[in-house]
Amino acid sequence: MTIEVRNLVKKFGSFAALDGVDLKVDNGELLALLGPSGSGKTTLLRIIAGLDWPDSGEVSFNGEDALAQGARERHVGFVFQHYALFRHMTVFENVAFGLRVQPRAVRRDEATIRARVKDLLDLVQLDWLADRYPSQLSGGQRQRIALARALAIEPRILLLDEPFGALDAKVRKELRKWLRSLHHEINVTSIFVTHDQEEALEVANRVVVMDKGRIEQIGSPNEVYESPATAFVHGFIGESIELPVHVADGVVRLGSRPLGLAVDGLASGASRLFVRRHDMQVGPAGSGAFEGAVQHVRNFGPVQRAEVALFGGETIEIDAPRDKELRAGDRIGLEPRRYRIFAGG
Ligand SMILES: Nc1ncnc2c1ncn2[C@@H]1O[C@H](COP(=O)(O)OP(=O)(O)OP(=O)(O)O)[C@@H](O)[C@H]1O
Repeated sequence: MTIEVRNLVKKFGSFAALDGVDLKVDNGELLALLGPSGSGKTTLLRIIAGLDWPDSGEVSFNGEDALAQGARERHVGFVFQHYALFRHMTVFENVAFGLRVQPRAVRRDEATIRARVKDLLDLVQLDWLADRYPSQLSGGQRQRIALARALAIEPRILLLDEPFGALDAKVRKELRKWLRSLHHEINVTSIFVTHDQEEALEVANRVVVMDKGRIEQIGSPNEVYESPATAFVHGFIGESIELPVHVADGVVRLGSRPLGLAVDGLASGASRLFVRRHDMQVGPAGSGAFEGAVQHVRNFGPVQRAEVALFGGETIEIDAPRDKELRAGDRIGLEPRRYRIFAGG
């Protein structure tokens, strides 16, 4: 099933939660909607599901107008952050629910329902929990059951809204891997909402980065990480240093200091320079585009994270390899291995 969204606008009062969104989702894709709180992710998902309606714009499934259909007719499976499983029903009955309430004409017989539920519980690898009640499950198990339940009706599209949002970091990581392999197995067109960049980049085959009701960039995880299209995407994805610079006649300055960085075709004026923390190469004082004094150093994992007060007033954090140990008070030079400059202050 393909999904196409065209020029979608949704307003709450005078506030545009979606401000002209265009999006195409290919059949069988696992797409992540990534953006800060309030960027419109949930609103977009709810409109695709048929739980909410836009003020203008189009949504089609396989070329057919989805907005003409109610939520039920769209055959969409939905998993929320807090999915309310029925507390008084066993896991088995929760998963069976959608099948039991189907209209009589299409409802399957009891043996077929039981076989299907068993298959779904196998699929989410929780068949051994069939007789338990939701209160006897962990959060991660509950979300897997919620997914089995959403899949029971054989949805044409699967929509997941922060499905792992309420779980702790370790369980989230496990479930990410699990979701990716599950999707590989069932291959149903899926969109999941997250504000966690690591989750989006690890799970999805394409990532849609949203801000303020608009799409900033759509691309593979590698594309949005390596070639951010806008200052917002650079600042949001990966850990970036952002510095206010000024471009005049092809010369980039931080305060009055010329940085010796090349700019191609960038208009003169206030601009923003972005460098990933690990792309700042440390050298002796007097070398490199920047100079500064180390303020604090924290060591964790393969890197040392150093706070550096640049001469010129800005303080930045860099991630340096641990082969040359940095100490508070060191004067160092810094040269960005890679950087991007975006026009505008
Ligand atoms: N029913 C509503 N009435 C008024 N404003 C709303 C309503 N629903 C959403 N909004 C506003 O629309 C904007 C987008 O909300 P939405 O829930 O889509 O964001 P989100 O990106 O999913 O955020 P989060 O990650 O916090 O869930 C927000 O500013 C929100 O306050």
